[in-house]
Amino acid sequence: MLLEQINRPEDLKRLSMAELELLAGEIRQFLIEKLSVTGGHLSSNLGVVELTIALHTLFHSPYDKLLFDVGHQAYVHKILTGRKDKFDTLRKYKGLCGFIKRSESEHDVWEAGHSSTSLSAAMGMAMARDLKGEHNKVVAIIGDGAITGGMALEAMNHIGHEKKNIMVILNDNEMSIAPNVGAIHNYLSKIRSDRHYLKAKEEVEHLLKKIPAIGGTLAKTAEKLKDSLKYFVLNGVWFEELGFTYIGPVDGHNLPVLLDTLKQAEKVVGPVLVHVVTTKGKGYTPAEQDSHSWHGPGPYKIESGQVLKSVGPPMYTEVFGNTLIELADKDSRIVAVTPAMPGGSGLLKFAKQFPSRMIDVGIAEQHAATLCAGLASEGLKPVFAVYSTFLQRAYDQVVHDICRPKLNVAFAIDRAGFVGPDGETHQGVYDIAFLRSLPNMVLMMPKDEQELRNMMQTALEYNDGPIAYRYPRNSGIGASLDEAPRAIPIGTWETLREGDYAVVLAVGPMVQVAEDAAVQLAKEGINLRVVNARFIKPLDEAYLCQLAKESLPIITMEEGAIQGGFGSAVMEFFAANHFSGLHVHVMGIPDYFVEHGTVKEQREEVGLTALNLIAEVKKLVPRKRQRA
Ligand SMILES: Cc1ncc(C[n+]2csc(CCOP(=O)(O)OP(=O)(O)O)c2C)c(N)n1
Ligand SMILES: CC(=O)[C@@H](O)[C@H](O)COP(=O)(O)O
Ligand SMILES: [Mg+2]
Repeated sequence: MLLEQINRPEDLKRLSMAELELLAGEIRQFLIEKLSVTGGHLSSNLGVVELTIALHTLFHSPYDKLLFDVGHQAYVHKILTGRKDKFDTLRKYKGLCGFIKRSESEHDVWEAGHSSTSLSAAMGMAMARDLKGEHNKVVAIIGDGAITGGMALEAMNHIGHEKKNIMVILNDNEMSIAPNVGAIHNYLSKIRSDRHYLKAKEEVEHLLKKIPAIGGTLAKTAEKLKDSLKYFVLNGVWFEELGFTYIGPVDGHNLPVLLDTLKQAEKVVGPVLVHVVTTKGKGYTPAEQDSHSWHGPGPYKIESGQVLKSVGPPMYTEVFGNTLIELADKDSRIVAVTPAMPGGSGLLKFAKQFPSRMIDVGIAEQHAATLCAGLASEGLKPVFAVYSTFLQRAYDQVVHDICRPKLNVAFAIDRAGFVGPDGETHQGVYDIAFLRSLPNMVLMMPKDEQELRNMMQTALEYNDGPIAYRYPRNSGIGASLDEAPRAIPIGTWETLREGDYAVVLAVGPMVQVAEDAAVQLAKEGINLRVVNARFIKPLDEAYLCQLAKESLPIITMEEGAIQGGFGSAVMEFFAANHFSGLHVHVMGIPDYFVEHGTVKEQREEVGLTALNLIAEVKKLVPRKRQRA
């Protein structure tokens, strides 16, 4: 096995072309086998095997900087940079990260997880290199999905203007997670499909070379001719006009061609964009045939291509998708907006049923948010379906374009709380803090699936500005979904279990954790009151005033950052209303980034468990006795 001999990129430089090609096959096999056990971003990685080999063969990492956009397609890079033996731990607790991570390897010069950042970072590194008088290469590898993100376009605008020596590898597989969308996608498709352009380009370039270099009018005419011909026959005119030398499209699975092309590109002075065409899922038939479903599968059976699914209640995402159809059926004002996550957000069925009311804007969270504002300003009821972590991108738009003008946009915030194997870049644990500080915002989280449906109805009936419901990545508790959705009065909590020992104000899935703890405590004669704090904003102020009078010890529990979170809101309320002497203990996520693992492991790490709640309640014993 060649792969066994590869422990660092230098090892590649000794291999012949035939051996490099053999190695590509071995790496594919390795990925298919390892990911069948761990799960992970299979399709994207199968698509970049030759490309990554070519990059590491030609460049000198980490001296030369290879920046992988998003980083979900960097498994081959990890294999080639000494981490192949850790693949059994991929995306597992304390194991190999599913994205690039600076602390993991000196070859991971850039960190990501969110898309479209690599070009800005590459520009920063190139500027630093030039300021320091160094000569390393800076190479950003970005997909056709990620390049449509606003940040990437902003960076191209800057790079093309500054004419820095940066190489951009555009890995074009025609796919985002779902099929890619948008005008840039259409433009790339045109370049790809007009293969005859390639031939024409060669012929015209040959012809142009024959025009003698003479002065005067004829020379000017020849230059003009070159320019105008460019528009008709050259690929990538748009990139050229932005200041990049465009090379491509090249077959990203043909190693000799790839290496040749990269060598040419290396010689270009100024920014160069190499357009590489690849097949997502290359080499594994099920993934090639349906790279959307195979973007990030869980464990699977290699032979049958069957992804192993755990049985249990439906995911919150599915409940959301089905309920939205139910609501949209009755209310034609509802439109769904997704920034490139139609599948992940549970909107595929909705898209089929209401194609004209389903808007996929590509990776463009900021645009999506303001688009919703525009739709709402014209009386529609947009539902912005977005993962908590990606909503971070659109903060200014939420503040400036939605909250300030008080527009009726509903936010369906999926993946709220811990997300498991994607880890720290994807945890949905900041939205409580960054949304509850915004005037006009209403923020809810359901304790179970039926309550999610009720919150969706609440949002639909609400006409006083933005309203958000956040829900976890995984399944709910299996609540019955037979009831029609019904609105909940804004700012009201519900007491689920009476108790006079202490009260826990729990948010979302923490309600169930609190219930479990209460059941255990009851066996020891400790009566813990459990309150479903379903509105994070506005708080149930009347209930908090009553609590303050009762003077019970209070524990708040949320799967979100403690700083600025729900517990902080409760304490702010007591402080602002001069309720002093209360015992409030806040349970949430401390001030650090929680890494990948299972949600259970992540909760255990930060103490968001029934056991820990029981321990906290028991610590209250002396306090209670003191009061008595
Ligand atoms: C800001 C942001 N929005 C959405 C995502 C979710 N996401 C991860 S990969 C991906 C598709 C990227 O497509 P592309 O860059 O073409 O890479 P490919 O998977 O095709 O290799 C999306 C939408 C993300 N990581 N970051
Ligand atoms: C890389 C990326 O951002 C997505 O592929 C993400 O991993 C999807 O997460 P879900 O599996 O939760 O949809
Ligand atoms: Mg792609």
